[in-house]
Amino acid sequence: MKNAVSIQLVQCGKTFPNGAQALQPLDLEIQPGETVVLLGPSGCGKTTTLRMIAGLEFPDAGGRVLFGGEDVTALPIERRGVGMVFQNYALFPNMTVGENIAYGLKIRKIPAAERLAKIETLLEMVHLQGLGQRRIDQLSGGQKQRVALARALAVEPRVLLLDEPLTALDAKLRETLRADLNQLLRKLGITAIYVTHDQSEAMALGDRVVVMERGKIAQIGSPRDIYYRPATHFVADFIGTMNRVTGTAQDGQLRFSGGALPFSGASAESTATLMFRPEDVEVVTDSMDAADMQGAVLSTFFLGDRTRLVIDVGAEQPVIVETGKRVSWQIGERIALRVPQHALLHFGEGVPA
Ligand SMILES: Nc1ncnc2c1ncn2[C@@H]1O[C@H](COP(=O)(O)OP(=O)(O)OP(=O)(O)O)[C@@H](O)[C@H]1O
Repeated sequence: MKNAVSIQLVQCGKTFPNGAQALQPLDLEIQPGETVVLLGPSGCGKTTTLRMIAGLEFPDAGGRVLFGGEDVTALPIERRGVGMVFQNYALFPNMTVGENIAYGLKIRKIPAAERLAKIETLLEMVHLQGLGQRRIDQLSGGQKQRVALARALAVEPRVLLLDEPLTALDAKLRETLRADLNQLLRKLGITAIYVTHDQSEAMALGDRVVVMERGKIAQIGSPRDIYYRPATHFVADFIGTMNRVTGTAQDGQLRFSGGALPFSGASAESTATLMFRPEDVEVVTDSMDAADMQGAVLSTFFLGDRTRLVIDVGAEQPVIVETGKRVSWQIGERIALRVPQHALLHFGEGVPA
């Protein structure tokens, strides 16, 4: 995209007039053409961050917002060159699809013929060919969101901002639209910021994911970084499923009643916790010597492509295992497990469980 810009937030905090501090001063740098997803639980400050980039909120004194190196901190939304898509569509119900898409062009006094040509191109881009004359109330939720996207792109914004655009749609539609959106963002190469609390959406769409926790950035990284190398307990727990085993750390091992895992965190004897992903646990079927722990099957869930097992290994909480093995296990059956050392995560002592 010819006009893709970088975005920089420098020490951007946000305190609302009622005294609520939604954001602690944060720094964030987004590359031209990059899709960055802001991910986190409700109230962590995602929308406030997006609205600051949009020019719908302004940072506390000292904070700065830069587009392509240009300071836009004091500019209102209409002078920033941003396109926005919201969860609730925010379309004009009394206008047709085409009129909605061309709204911003009309305001900019683009001639009618040019507008019509542009509407056609955009309808095609969002897979709504032939629906230009439809009324908004005659569209499905997914189609409405496609119109909202076309309208946001019509004015060729420098930045595309999306606030939970798929949340109101049902699961199937969400997946189709997510795939289309992904393709479109790559094709356009526009700088995009996408807010969601859905981690699979964040993983699928983001070049990088910014995980937020209570008004702060907990971690910034590629989806793989965030998943495989979470920086904190919070990130590890928020993304995907994580096992935790607490035991006594001693002589390079973490011991608990069902077994022991390799542990390099502490030299003196202490209580510690290791975390690992269900899909990283291997079911040991040959030599028991190769197992790190043993336990009894509490429950099994056949998921088609894999089976989820819940195993009591004598730790505080059961271990969840996901395996592609075509074996069925009985409740109560003994099972031996191994976790490769590279899959074990440890976040230091004294972290609350
Ligand atoms: N206008 C406002 N006045 C006062 N407090 C606000 C205002 N807007 C947001 N907040 C508070 O700021 C914090 C962050 O809100 P924000 O909407 O950015 O979170 P979020 O991560 O987008 O959450 P959600 O997913 O629920 O939208 C919340 O505690 C919220 O209550």
